[in-house]
Amino acid sequence: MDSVFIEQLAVETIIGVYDWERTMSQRLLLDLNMAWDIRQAARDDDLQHTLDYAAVSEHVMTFAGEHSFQLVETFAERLAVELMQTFGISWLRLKITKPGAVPQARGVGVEIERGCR
Ligand SMILES: Nc1nc2c(c(=O)[nH]1)N=C([C@H](O)[C@@H](O)CO)CN2
Repeated sequence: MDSVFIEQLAVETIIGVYDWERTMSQRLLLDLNMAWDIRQAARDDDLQHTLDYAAVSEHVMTFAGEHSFQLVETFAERLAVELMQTFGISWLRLKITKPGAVPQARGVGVEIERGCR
């Protein structure tokens, strides 16, 4: 299976369950792996036939700025649905890291897989 990926995309969003987290934005890091057959794009050397990682990145940053969830689980689930519907992605793996949430850890968060390969 071919895929298009985005690593460590930094987004700013209001996220968290505690009162202080509802008043400020925090940084999340996203790793995305999205199934996409790249053969036609490679054959034609044409962006039209592939999944534009720049367009997906823009969409994710806009999504983060427009939503304010409590849980990273909700962020992940809602974003996965949004990306699959908007870009016609059949399968994706999405990891959301919230750096600094647990000071003793480099990162904490969730990783989900949705759809069929
Ligand atoms: N599984 C989760 N655990 C926790 C979350 C979360 O979103 N998912 N969130 C918090 C707090 O918001 C925390 O990040 C503040 O430091 C705690 N646990």
